[in-house]
Amino acid sequence: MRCTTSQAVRSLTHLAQVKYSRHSCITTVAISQYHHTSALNANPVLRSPRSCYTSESIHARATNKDKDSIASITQNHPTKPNDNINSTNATNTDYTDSMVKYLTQEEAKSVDEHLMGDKYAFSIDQLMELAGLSVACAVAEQYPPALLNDKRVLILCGPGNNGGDGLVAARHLKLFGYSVDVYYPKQKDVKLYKSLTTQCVNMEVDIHTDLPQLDGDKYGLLIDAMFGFSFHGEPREPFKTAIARMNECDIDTCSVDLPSGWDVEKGPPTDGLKPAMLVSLTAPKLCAKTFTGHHYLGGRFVPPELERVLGLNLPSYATSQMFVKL
Ligand SMILES: NC(=O)C1=CN([C@@H]2O[C@H](COP(=O)(O)OP(=O)(O)OC[C@H]3O[C@@H](n4cnc5c(N)ncnc54)[C@H](OP(=O)(O)O)[C@@H]3O)[C@@H](O)[C@H]2O)[C@@H](O)CC1
Ligand SMILES: [K+]
Repeated sequence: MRCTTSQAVRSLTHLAQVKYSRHSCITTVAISQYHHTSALNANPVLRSPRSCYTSESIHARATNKDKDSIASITQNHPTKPNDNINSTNATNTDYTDSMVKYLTQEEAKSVDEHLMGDKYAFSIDQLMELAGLSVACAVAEQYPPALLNDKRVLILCGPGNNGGDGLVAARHLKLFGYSVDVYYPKQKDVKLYKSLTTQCVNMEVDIHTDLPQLDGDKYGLLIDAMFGFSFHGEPREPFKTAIARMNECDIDTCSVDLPSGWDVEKGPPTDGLKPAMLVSLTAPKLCAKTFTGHHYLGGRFVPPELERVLGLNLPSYATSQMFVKL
């Protein structure tokens, strides 16, 4: 495969970062610094101004109607001192995500309900399409095709909307040039999921109902779209075994919205999934506070008033990007 010098530099940087982040935080910081000072400074996406809101600027962005609810939110989520990043110098590595709101399980469900209620009037199909597209775009950023050396991507899809996001991501990744397989063992008789599955088949994505062997020579990346913010209890079969196999193999995992099997608020159980990358959707969930890998935010569809009222304090996305790195 031919690639430009800048693509090659970026791929090598990604490779080093992905490989070493699994073993050493110190190495990740060092490579992150390299990112900041060299290769990524040339990347217009990563040079884009990044908002960093103080409580004053949150109030400045609020309408009068919003201010009471925001006052209580900022009391509960104090901003860090010294958080005034010079926007002309700010890059992804400068951006501190400590101000973005991390949601409880109930808050995540409530955002969903607001978006699909009468006022904001989104349909689930629309949100899922944007969510899945943002996952595909973030994956293409962190694991460009050249990095995978022609290995395939396996997307593990659960029975709910998290699985639906995975099916959408599968279709877009195929369009981006990846070879994609989907593991979808619990297919519900729901029109939306059936349509997404048909679209995948027509896009020549292979759908499996039995878990393929997680062979590192065949697969370069696993995408975990098994459970999202409605997960509760202990993973049941066949997902329990899938999580165990994923932890046994040496293939990087990217989780969609939150790592499957993690408590939405408390984080990983013993022997929980250990993804190298996470794409939180809409706003990160509380469990993501303990996540130390490559953390992206996607699901760029929140109307400004809803963001203000819920105090989400989302970071700025670059002009046409579907994701932002936290
Ligand atoms: N606005 C947004 O942010 C948007 C969010 N979106 C996405 O939606 C996701 C939330 O989707 P969701 O509500 O459908 O639930 P999800 O987490 O996929 O799982 C439910 C399924 O899992 C099952 N299940 C549960 N526990 C289990 C267990 N222990 N072991 C086994 N099974 C278990 C449960 O079965 P049940 O318990 O009901 O029998 C049910 O079938 C969210 O995280 C994001 O990815 C976007 O698509 C659109 C915009
Ligand atoms: K997931």
